[in-house]
Amino acid sequence: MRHVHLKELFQQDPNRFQTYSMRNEQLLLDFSKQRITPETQSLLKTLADTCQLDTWKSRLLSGDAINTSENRPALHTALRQPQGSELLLDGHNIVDDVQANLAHMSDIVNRIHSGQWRGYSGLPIDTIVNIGVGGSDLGPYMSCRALSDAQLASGKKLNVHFVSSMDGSQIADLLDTLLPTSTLFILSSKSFTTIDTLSNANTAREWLRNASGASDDILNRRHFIGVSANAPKMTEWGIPENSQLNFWDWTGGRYSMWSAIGLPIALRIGMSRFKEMLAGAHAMDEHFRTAPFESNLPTQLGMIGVWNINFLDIHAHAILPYDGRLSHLPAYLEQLEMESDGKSVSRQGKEVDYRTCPIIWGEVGPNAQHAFYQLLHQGTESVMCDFIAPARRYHDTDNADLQQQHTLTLANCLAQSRILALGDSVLEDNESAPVHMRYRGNQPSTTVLMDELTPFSFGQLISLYEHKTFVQSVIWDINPFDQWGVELGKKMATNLLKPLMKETDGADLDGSSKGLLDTIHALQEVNA
Ligand SMILES: O=P(O)(O)OC[C@H]1O[C@](O)(CO)[C@@H](O)[C@@H]1O
Repeated sequence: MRHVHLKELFQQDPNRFQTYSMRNEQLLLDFSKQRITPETQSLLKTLADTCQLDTWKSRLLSGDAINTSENRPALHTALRQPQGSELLLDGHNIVDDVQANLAHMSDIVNRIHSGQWRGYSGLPIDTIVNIGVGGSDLGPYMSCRALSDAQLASGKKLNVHFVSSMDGSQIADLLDTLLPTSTLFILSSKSFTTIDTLSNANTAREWLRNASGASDDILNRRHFIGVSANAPKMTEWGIPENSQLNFWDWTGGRYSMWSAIGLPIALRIGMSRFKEMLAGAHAMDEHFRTAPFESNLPTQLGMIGVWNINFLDIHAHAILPYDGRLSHLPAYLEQLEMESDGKSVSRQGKEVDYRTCPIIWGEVGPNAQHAFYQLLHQGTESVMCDFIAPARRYHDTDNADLQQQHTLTLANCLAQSRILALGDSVLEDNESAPVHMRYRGNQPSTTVLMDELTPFSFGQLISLYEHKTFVQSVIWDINPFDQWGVELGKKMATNLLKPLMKETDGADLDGSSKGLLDTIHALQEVNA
């Protein structure tokens, strides 16, 4: 198959779309531009069976402690199970805990939306700043943008901002534009020990102190909500118990936007819309659990990815949403997939001798066309692409200009996946063109077509990628739910604080780090 061109596959079978596209609820996935045949499908099924995909799937969904390095289950699916259902963990139905947590979240959302939650001066809150990083930032950040069209029942929109980077530039710029009287900060951190988040939180509280002259007690009560799996640490920071929203250690950070970490989403679009998003994710969970291999969307997405990576030697993956509201999806999927499956040690503790997670990156498709598509079309790298687009947009408005813009966007989406697959064979006299103007094609892609972008279809979409990531981890025999590769960097940064602050001389550092340290000190002295 490495030498078979997609144009030949389409010549042999013009009905590939009928064979390789599949649908669940509001999503359709078209795999016909992947370099697969019925034989590939059957070989992939054998591979999945050999790796016991079905057993792993059941273990995931039933709450087995499959995150073995941290000895716990990964139960993000429980966060979207409907009220009245059951998932027993050590004999206890955790769906009840999830529902109680949603009720607490709902109460907070109502108090803020109704203007009952007031700042230190008595003014209602109209601005939210979520302070968090990684999984405590990317999910809510992406979702608030993706679902920005959803209006609150009141017709009002809360301003919701996100601060993540530790260097202070985001928060400093943002605070300059905000009113302390009506701003509420959500401190989101599963561990509540992440230095990036805590340093931004301290900056926020100092800003409030300086502006208000109010006591810390009043500020903590009226201007901060904590969301974490570590209640004692929230209390230690000063967050009162009834302003704390908890979640559980069985919710991985990058799988946590369905938990109270999703509070900014609920504040932005309302609790009922938030629940529609959960329902969409749950529908995909059920599809993943029950649909057969051949028509199981996350399984196919994962297995065809494995086919590209391990059998066709394609190690780059571009995420290309054709809708500006999905602009943060690539960054979200970078963490979801690369922090989950960017591993090289098997579940048995052995170095693997095959490739695992590819390099994933992306951008809003039409913008990327004016940036890195040159490489996709004519570079030396093989790249697999996911095109993601809603079929309908602006159809419920009478704005013909915007409707036309949407049509134009879809035309570009279809044009690009067509050329990437078939190259310039789509033209009549392609072979007479000079070589620098040729398009060789054969870059495989999947198109994810959403009926329209709603909380439900968006929930489905994100759950689709979560399960895809899991499927691949099973085939690669790795644990997708830990992230030990990020720990050493945190320790090393703490160690480097001392020489940077001149408390030690850094003589034990390597030559490069010592050279940079000395240069920084010299430059800082000049500035002083
Ligand atoms: O929510 P926390 O505990 O602040 O962690 C934030 C992020 O940091 C990481 O642990 C990586 O350092 C991610 O896995 C996580 O999403």
